Amino acid sequence: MFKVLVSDPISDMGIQQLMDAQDISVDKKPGLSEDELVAIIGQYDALLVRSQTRVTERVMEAGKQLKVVGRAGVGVDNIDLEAATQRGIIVINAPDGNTITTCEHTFAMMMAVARHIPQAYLKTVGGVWDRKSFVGVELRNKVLGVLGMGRIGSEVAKRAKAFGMEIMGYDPFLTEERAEKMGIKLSSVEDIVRNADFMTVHTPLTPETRHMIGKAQFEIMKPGMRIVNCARGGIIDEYALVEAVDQGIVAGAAFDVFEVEPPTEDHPFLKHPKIIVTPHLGASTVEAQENVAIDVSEQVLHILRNEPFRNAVNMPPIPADVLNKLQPYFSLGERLGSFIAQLTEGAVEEITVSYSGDVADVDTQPLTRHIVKGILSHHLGSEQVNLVNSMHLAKQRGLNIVTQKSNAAKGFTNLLSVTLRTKKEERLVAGTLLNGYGARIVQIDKFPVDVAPEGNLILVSHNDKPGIIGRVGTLLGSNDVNIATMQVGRKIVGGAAIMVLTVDKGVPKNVLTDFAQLPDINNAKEIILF
Ligand SMILES: NC(=O)C1=CN([C@@H]2O[C@H](COP(=O)(O)OP(=O)(O)OC[C@H]3O[C@@H](n4cnc5c(N)ncnc54)[C@H](O)[C@@H]3O)[C@@H](O)[C@H]2O)C=CC1
Ligand SMILES: O=C(O)CCC(=O)C(=O)O
Repeated sequence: MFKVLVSDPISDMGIQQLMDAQDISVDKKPGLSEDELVAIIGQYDALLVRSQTRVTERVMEAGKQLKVVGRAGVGVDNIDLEAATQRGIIVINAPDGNTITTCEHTFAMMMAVARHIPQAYLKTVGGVWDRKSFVGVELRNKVLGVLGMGRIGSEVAKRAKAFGMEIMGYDPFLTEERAEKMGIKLSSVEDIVRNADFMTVHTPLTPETRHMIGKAQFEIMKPGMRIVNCARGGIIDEYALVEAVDQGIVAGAAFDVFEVEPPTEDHPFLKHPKIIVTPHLGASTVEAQENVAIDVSEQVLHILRNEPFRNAVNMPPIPADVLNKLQPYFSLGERLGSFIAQLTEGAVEEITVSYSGDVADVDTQPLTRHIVKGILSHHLGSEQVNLVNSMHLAKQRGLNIVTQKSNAAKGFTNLLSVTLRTKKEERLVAGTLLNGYGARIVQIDKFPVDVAPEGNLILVSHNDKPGIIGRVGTLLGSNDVNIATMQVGRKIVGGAAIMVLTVDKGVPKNVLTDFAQLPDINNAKEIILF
C-alpha cells in the first residue's frame, strides 16, 4: 500500500482517483508547518502540494520513502528541486491545467483597473454614491503589451484581440512567423514600454526577468499606462512602480502576486488608491483546481506503480555505461548552452550540437539534454526547465535540434560544439575537458580561446589594434571591477578579434555600454556562468 500526503487545499474531485485506488491511502493534512511536515513525511511515498507548502531540503531529507512530489500547478518555486534530484525524488507539475483560468484572471484585473471596480465598490457599499471619481477607459483601440508569450501570455493576446486591442508581444522564443500568425506585433521590451497603453507580464521569475520593469523602464514609459502582474512577484520592481504611479507615469496597476507572499501589512500596494490587488488568485477557480489536481494525481499514480509518466520537472535515470562516458561532460554541456544563449541575440530557431571524438560512440541524447537545458534555462528559468523536459520544451517551441557526430576530434580527445541560430545571427561556442585543467571553452565563433567556463565573464568584440587591452583595463579599473583573467583571440593580425575577461563581480550595465564608446571596440557582453 502506497501512502500519499496532501498538504495543501487540493480539490477533492481532483484527487478522487487516488482515493479510489486500492493500492493507495490518502491523508489530507493542510496547513502543516515545516517542523510538522518533517515529523511525519517519513511514512509517505508521495506528497501533493499547491504553492503554500514549502518542500525544503529538510522535508526531502526526512522523506526517506518519498518517491514523488506532485505540484498541482505550474511554478515549482516552493519545491527544492536540487534536493529532490539529489535524493532521486521525482517532482512533477501540472503545467497546462490553469492556463485559461490565469488568463481570465488577468483580464478581470485589467478590466478592474481600467474601470476602478474595487475602489468604486468600496465607496458604494460604504454608502457614498460617487459617479465622478471613477471615470475609466475602454480597452478598445488601446495597445496591449504582453511580456512573455508562453501558454498564458498567448491566451491573453488572443482574447485581447476580441476586445479590439492592438497587441505588441515580446518573448525570446517568439518568431516573426508565429507573431504574424497570431496577429500581433513582435516588439522589444523598450518598444512596449514606450508605446503600450496596457502592459501585462507572463514570464517566470528568473535572474533575467527580475525587475525587468524597473526605474529605467518607468523613466521612458508612455504616460498613463496601466500595468498587470498575474505571473510572479518581482518581475516588476514594486517600489519603482509605486513611485511611477505617484509621479503620474502609471495610471493604475493590478497585482495578483508579490515579491514576498503574503505581503507585510505596511506594503505600499495595500493602501494605494491606484493599485488593486488579489492574494495570488490567478489559478483559483473550481475548474483549474480540478484540472491540475486530476493531472498531478494521475501522474503520481503512474510513478508509484512504476508506469510511464509525464511532466517530470527533474531528472530521469541514465544507463550506467552511457553515464560513465558522458557524465564528465554534463556540466560543461550545460555551461556551453547557457553561454551561447546569453551571447546570441534574437528568437532562437535552431540548435546544432556537434560531438567529435569517442564521446560520439554512445547515445549522446542525455548530454544534448544538458546543453538544451542550459540554453532554455536562460529564457524560461531554471525552475521550469530540467533534464526530463528540456527536449520537450524545445520541441514545443518549434526549435530545431540538429545533432552531428564525428570520430575526428580536431586535436582534442573530445570536442562539444554548440551553434545557435536565431533570426538575427548564428553564434558558436565549443568546449572540451583538458587533462589536468578541467573544462575549457576552446572556441568562440571563429576564434580559438582557452577560457574556464565559470563565474562572471565579459566578452569584448574588437579590432586587433595596439592599446585595446589598456583601454579595457582602465575602464574596468575605474569602475572598481577587478580582472581575474584575460584571453584574446584573433584569426589574422590586425583583423577582427575577441577578448574574454573573467571578473570578480557583476559589471554595471552602464559600464558595458561604455565599452562600445572606446575606439576599436564593437561591443561587450556580460556572461554569467554558475
Ligand atoms: N497567478 C497565478 O496564480 C499563476 C501564475 N502563473 C505564472 O505565470 C507565468 C507564466 O506561466 P505560463 O504561461 O504557464 O508559462 P510558460 O512557460 O508557458 O511561458 C513563459 C514564457 O515567458 C517567456 N520568457 C522567459 N524570459 C523572458 C523574458 N526575459 N522576456 C519575455 N519573455 C520571457 C518564455 O520564453 C515563455 O514563453 C509563470 O511565472 C507562472 O508561474 C501560472 C499560473 C497561475
Ligand atoms: O496553486 C496556486 O494557486 C498557485 C498557482 C501558480 O502560481 C502556478 O501554478 O504557478
